[in-house]
Amino acid sequence: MTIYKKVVLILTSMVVTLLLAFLLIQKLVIFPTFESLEQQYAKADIDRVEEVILDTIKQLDRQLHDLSSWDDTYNFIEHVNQDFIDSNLEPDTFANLHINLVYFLDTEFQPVWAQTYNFDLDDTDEVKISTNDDDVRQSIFLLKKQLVKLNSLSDDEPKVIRGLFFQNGNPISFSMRPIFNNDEDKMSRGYMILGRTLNQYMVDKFSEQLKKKFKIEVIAKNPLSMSDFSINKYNIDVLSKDMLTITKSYLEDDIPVFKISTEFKRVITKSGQKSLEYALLSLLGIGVFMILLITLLLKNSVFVLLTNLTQQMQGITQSKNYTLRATINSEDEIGILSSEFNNMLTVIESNNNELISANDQIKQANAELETLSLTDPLTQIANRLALDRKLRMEWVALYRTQSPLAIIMIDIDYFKLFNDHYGHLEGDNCLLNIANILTQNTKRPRDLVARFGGEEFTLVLPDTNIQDAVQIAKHIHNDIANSELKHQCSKVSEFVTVSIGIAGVIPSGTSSVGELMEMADKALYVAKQNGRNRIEINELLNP
Ligand SMILES: Nc1nc2c(ncn2[C@@H]2O[C@H](COP(=O)(O)OP(=O)(O)OP(=O)(O)O)[C@@H](O)[C@H]2O)c(=O)[nH]1
Repeated sequence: MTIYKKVVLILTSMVVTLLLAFLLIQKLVIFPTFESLEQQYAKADIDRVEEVILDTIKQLDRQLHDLSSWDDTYNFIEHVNQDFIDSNLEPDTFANLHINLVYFLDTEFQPVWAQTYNFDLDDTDEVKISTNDDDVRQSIFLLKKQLVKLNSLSDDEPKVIRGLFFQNGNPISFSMRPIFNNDEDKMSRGYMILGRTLNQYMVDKFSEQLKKKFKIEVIAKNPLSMSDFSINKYNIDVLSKDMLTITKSYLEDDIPVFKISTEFKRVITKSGQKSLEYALLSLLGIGVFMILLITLLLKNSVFVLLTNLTQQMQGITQSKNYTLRATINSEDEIGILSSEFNNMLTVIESNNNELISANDQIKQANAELETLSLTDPLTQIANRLALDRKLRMEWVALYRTQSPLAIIMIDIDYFKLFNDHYGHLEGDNCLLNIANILTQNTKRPRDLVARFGGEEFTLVLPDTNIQDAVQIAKHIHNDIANSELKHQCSKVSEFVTVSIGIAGVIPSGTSSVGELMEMADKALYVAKQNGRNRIEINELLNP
């Protein structure tokens, strides 16, 4: 995988990890915070509803407080005079004040005067008065517990009990106070109770006031009354992404008696979620933009330089031209790498030059050795090894073209006597003179003069027939005679003479170099036998 792909992969992994981390933080931290905030607001909402209900109870109590502390009320409970009723308890008064229940009780909690006004009263209804004894008795039964509580309050405590009781499925707010004579001994002569039904009309009125719809529901099967609302609990039901229900239940003896509930729009979570979605999309966009930007910047500042350097390195490796150098386009690590590569090339070039020079020297030495191994050190003409090689080579070539090959064997006559008489050094000199005469008589580039051994020489004459070879031999004979090299001890002349044997052949599959040499040697032997200083031809091999 290329570095470019690796960088893209790493950056993409980073962005994905970042997005996943963001999602995780959103789920584990941000959303729970939104939910907790939302619940706090929902609780505050339901508490406002509770406050309105408590306010209506307090308002009811203020009206009761006025009535119960009047002397007229005290007189009324003592004498039950109709005048008091007529002048103070007009039905319209209660209708205007939205009071649905007025009870006067004696100290035994027995009704002295009791009246209810239609519980479902609203502004348009006509006031309906009921003095149904059963309703009154049931109310007093339901409120008995509170009456006992009121009766047992100490002198330090405010003489009032307020709360809710539940009759015919309706929650009714109430307030009860003892009836005192202000002038005398503060002894109670009875009790006065005011009640206000929290029917749908009232709930709608409060909802309008709060700008919030809510419901009051009775939970317990046969609930009596409640004056303490401090024991309660909240319950939140998430209805959907947009809405939740908050309920506040009021308990007595651990049993839920009634509850207030309202719906709450999940604006915080919803708008928070939307913001987070925008943030996530922005993050994604920024991430993709950063990947593109970084890879683009890296591509121009790093990858292109690396690719160029790699191509230059490949070119140098393939061409083996170590004089070339990489171009340095930057001063960063890639520039340093290029520079170090060039330094390495300088070392390689120097080593290579040394190797080439050493190789040339070795080749030269080998060539010299080759020449030495094929040259006779005394006469500087070809030696026996060179002769053998030449013969094998020409044999193959002439076999292919079916051309004649002739050889001339030359042997100095009575050379032992020459050495004995003139000394070895003069002998060497004589050999050198003969070699020079032979060389002068071999004019074609393919001809070869070789020292066969001792005082014996051989001429290889490719593409030459016997007649031509004889002509050359005759020239040699004449040149040696004309050179008049003194040989006092020779038995055939006063000068150095040679015996010559000639053989020739067109190379074929049935003949060989060895046979040709043997035939020339035989011709030479015949020349020696026939008196020396002569030329003999081996006619059997005459091509
Ligand atoms: N000076 C000198 N003499 C050599 C060299 N190589 C061989 N000889 C001598 O050549 C002589 C050859 O003698 P032989 O083989 O008896 O032949 P020859 O005396 O020439 O007699 P024929 O060949 O029969 O005429 C020997 O005395 C060798 O020592 C050399 O390199 N230098």
